[in-house]
Amino acid sequence: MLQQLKETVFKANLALPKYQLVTFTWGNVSGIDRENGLVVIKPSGVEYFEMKSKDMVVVDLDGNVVDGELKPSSDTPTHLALYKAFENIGGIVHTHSAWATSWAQTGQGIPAYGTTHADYFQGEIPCTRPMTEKEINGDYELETGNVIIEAFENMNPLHTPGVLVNSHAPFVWGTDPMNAVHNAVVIEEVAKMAAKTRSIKADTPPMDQTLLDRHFNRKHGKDAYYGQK
Ligand SMILES: O=C(CO)[C@@H](O)[C@H](O)COP(=O)(O)O
Repeated sequence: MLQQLKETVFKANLALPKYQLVTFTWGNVSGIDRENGLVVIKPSGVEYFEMKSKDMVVVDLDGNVVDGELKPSSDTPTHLALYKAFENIGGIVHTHSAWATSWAQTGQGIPAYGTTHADYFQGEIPCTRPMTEKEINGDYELETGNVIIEAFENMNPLHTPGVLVNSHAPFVWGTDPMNAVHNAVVIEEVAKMAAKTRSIKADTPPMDQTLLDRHFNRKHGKDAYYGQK
């Protein structure tokens, strides 16, 4: 089970440069084994194409390294906070993909302008509030997780599988690591489309809610309405 998860997380990490979501060593992917309370995550600062599946680091839910010789990603506290708060996710991706990061730098969420967005997100992709000086100078990565969790109060995270961290970049998740990577590709694509939509017509309104619901519910079942846990 754990060896299989290490292999899955390794392959999911290699998908980030394949889909041009990362540069250099930016970003990371993790997966969780909820039965044993273990998380497998990319090692910190390691080039993607130099990595081996044996380099994946295993931590417990307190962040203690239980297997692996390398240092876990510096974002591990953020991943762990999200796994504890969002009990229905199985994989998390963090990237600095250019279009989603550009939206995060504006401090704005990405409105749902069209059906591509609506197929995956049941409404706006939120941007977190700016962090306070105390949060920034405190346990920064843990506080990054906390502002994400705050933005998702009363929301089902699998109905909006990603967020823009204000002035930083996207964190995206899914049912497993590869589903999280798929959603990370989608958030980058809808961020690009939304930016281009705005550049063509700045005051484009968000899409019709009935059309959004039809597309979202087509893939997520009838109970999937914005704001419903
Ligand atoms: O967001 C950041 C830095 O701003 C980090 O996510 C790095 O992009 C990757 O750090 P490691 O996973 O290599 O520690």
